[in-house]
Amino acid sequence: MRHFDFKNGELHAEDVALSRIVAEVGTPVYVYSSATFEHHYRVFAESFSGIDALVAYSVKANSNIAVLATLAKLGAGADVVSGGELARALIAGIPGDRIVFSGVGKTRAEMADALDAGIKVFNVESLPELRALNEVALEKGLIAPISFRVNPDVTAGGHEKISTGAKENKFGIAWSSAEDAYAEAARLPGIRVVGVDVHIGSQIDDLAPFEAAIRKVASLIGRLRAAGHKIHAFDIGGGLGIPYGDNSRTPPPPSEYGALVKRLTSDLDVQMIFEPGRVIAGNSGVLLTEVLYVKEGEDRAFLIIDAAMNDLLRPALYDAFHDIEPVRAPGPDFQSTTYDIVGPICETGDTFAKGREMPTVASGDLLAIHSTGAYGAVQSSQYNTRPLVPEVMVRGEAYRVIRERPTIADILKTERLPDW
Ligand SMILES: Cc1ncc(COP(=O)(O)O)c(C=O)c1O
Ligand SMILES: N[C@@H](CCCC[NH3+])C(=O)O
Repeated sequence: MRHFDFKNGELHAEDVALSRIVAEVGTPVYVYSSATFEHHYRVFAESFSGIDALVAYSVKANSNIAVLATLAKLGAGADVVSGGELARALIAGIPGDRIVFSGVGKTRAEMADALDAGIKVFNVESLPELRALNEVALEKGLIAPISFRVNPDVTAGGHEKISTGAKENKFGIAWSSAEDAYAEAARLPGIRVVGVDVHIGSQIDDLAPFEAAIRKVASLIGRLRAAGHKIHAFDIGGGLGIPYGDNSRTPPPPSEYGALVKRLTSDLDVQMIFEPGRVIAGNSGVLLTEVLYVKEGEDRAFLIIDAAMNDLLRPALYDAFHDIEPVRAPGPDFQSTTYDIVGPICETGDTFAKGREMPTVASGDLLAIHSTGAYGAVQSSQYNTRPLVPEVMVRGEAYRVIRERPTIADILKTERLPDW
C-alpha cells in the first residue's frame, strides 16, 4: 500500500498533491500521511495477534502530538525517554498505564512526573537509578513498577552509532550483574519488579540478533523466577528496520518478526512489550525541499537545496541513504544527471547524497526526500539560525499544519542581552 505516490504526474501524499502544501507552507516542510502511520501500526500490531502484547510506540522516532494522537486512537501505548515525551504522550491521549519509560539518565523530577502519571513500567538501566527511583517513590508513598533493561551483548543495527545491545554500549545492566540487580530491587520497599527489558539496536535488517536476544532473556527469566521474582512482562524494545530504497538488505516484514517472537516466547507466560519507532514512522513521511541552485563544480554538479543537515541529520550523522526524487514526474524522454545534493550550511557534512543519478532538475524544482518520518523532524536543530521545519499531516483529501515554522523573531525572542 503506497500512500506517497504519483497521480497526474505529481507526487501526492494520499489525495493531496505535495505542491499544494508547498504553495501554502513553503519549503522545507515535513509531510506525513496519517493513513500510512495507521497502516504501519496495524500491520505491526496484527503481527502479534493472539498473544498478550502491548505496542508502545517509541515516541523519539516522531513525537509530534498529532502523530501520537493518531496512534493513540488505534490503542497504541508509548515508549518515552524524557519528561517532555511523557507530557506529549499524555496530551495525545495515551493512558499512563500504556506508557513505558526508558533511558539511562532519568532525572528525579522525571521519575516523579511518571509516577504521578501512573505509568506501566520504568525500564531501569543502572543501580544508582534504581536507588533514586526507590527514594522518589517512597517520598510520594508510591511503589514504582520496574523492569531492568539488561544488556544481552548482542550486536545489531544498521550503523555503529545506532547499535545498543553490545557490552561496550552505555545501555542496560551488564548481563553478568543482572541477577544481583534483581536481588537488590527485591529488597527496596519503593520498587516492584514486573519484568525484563532489552533493546539491541535500530535499523536491524535480520531476525538473527532478535532471536539471540530473546533466547538469552528467556533463560534469564527462568533463573529470575527460580530466585523468586515475579516476571510478568518481557519488553523486547524496538529496532526492526525499514527499506530505505538503497541496495542494503531489505529488513524482514513485521509478520516474520511476529512469528519469531510468538514461536520463542509462547511458553514464557509473559506480556510482550514492543517499542517500535522507525517501522511505524519512517516511511510515513517525506521532507520536501526546493532546488535553490544548480552549481557546476569542476568535476561534478551540485544541487544546492533549501533543506540542510539541521533539518535532517541522518545523512551527516550516519551516512544514511535517503531516496530523493523530483515531486513532478519527469517526462518520458527525460535526461539524467549525477549530482552531489547538498544543503546551505557551512559544513562539508551538510550533504544528502553524493554522486546520485537522478532526473535532471533546475532551480525552483521541488524534491522529496523519502523515508524521513522517523528521526527526521525530531533530530532537527536551529543551527545557522535556521527555523525548525514545519510539519504537515495529510488525511485523505485534507491536510493540517501540525507544527508551524517559527519566524526568526520567534527564535530571537527566547534570547536575552545581559544587562551588565
Ligand atoms: C529503548 C529504545 N526503544 C525503542 C527504540 C526505537 O527503535 P526503532 O526506531 O529502531 O524501532 C529505541 C531507539 O533505538 C530505543 O533506544
Ligand atoms: N536516530 C537513529 C536511530 C537511533 C534510535 C535511538 N535509539 C536514526 O536516525 O537512525
